[in-house]
Amino acid sequence: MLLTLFESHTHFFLSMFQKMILTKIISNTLSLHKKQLIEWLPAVRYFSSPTNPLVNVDVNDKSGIAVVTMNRKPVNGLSLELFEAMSKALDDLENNRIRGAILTSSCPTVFSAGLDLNELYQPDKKRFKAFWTTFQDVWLKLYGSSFPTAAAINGHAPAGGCFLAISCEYRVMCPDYKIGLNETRLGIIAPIFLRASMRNTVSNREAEKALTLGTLYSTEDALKIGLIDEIAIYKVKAIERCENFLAQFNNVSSIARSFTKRSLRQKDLEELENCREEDFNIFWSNLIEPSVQKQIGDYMQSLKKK
Ligand SMILES: CCCCCCCC/C=C\CC(=O)SCCNC(=O)CCNC(=O)[C@H](O)C(C)(C)COP(=O)(O)OP(=O)(O)OC[C@H]1O[C@@H](n2cnc3c(N)ncnc32)[C@H](O)[C@@H]1OP(=O)(O)O
Repeated sequence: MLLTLFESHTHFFLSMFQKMILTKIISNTLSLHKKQLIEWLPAVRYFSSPTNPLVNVDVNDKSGIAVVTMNRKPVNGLSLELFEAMSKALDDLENNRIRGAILTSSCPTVFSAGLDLNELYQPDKKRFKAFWTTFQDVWLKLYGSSFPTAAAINGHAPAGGCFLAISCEYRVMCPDYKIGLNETRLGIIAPIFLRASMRNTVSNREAEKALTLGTLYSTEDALKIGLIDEIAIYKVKAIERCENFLAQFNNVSSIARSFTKRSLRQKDLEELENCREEDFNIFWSNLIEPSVQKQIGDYMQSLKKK
């Protein structure tokens, strides 16, 4: 009741004074920090993001929904620069209080091929640290966003590509592609945050099977285990279905929704926040093992020979 009343007023005008009083009342009621609460205030303005060649953000002024398109040809390999652009785009979306975001790709048959293998092969420690830290940032911002998120998976989504999709709240995928967390097949151990997103999407049993076997699922099989929510015949339809999902929140209090999402994901977010350095150290020491480097090098060659 309090929240509904609060939101209906904020759609017209919210003065700083009102904000202060309401923040006080609601933060006391919900035991929230003021900063957290202000982050959850409903959308009052929309923006158009400055163009970044790697990530395009297109906000629909009417619906307040942003379409975030990864644009790193040929396969949206997740490099340091792409993660930096995504991290910046997520900050912009958060600061401008959009009503929802849809993540998709400009590559015609690939959503994302996962981490750019060039970042993992013969890595420079300083760059890899920046890469890994920005990867963690992107997950924390996407998985923990105050706005609702959906992925329009318009192509293959192996490994890190699947990880981005499962960090969103809803997934619509086009037919005849593959999706999954195939890290173990590359000799890589899935990090904490990747496991958390998977367990939050499919049952614990399916998450264990999927992660240990490193299975890549067809679109149809992904639907069967709940890894995706819907199939759409092509990208435009996938975006439409995501918009429909996000539109359902128009009738839900955005503060109550954000708070509920945050409380459901809080434990996973804190798990990473509390051990970021350790998470990096574990992956770095694993990554530079000669056997792991050889496996990654051979795998890159096999992709080139295709
Ligand atoms: C030990 C600690 C390590 C820490 C890591 C743990 C973190 C765990 C999280 C994620 C891990 C990862 O994401 S690792 C990346 C895994 N990715 C894959 O296994 C996918 C590999 N790619 C493919 O299967 C296919 O490319 C595709 C199905 C996505 C698309 O197929 P398509 O036929 O359309 O395209 P090509 O295969 O011809 O590729 C075109 C071009 O791109 C190069 N390529 C492909 N994938 C990557 C990649 N991930 N990184 C860099 N480059 C990639 C491919 O070699 C081709 O290059 P050329 O044009 O030069 O031949």
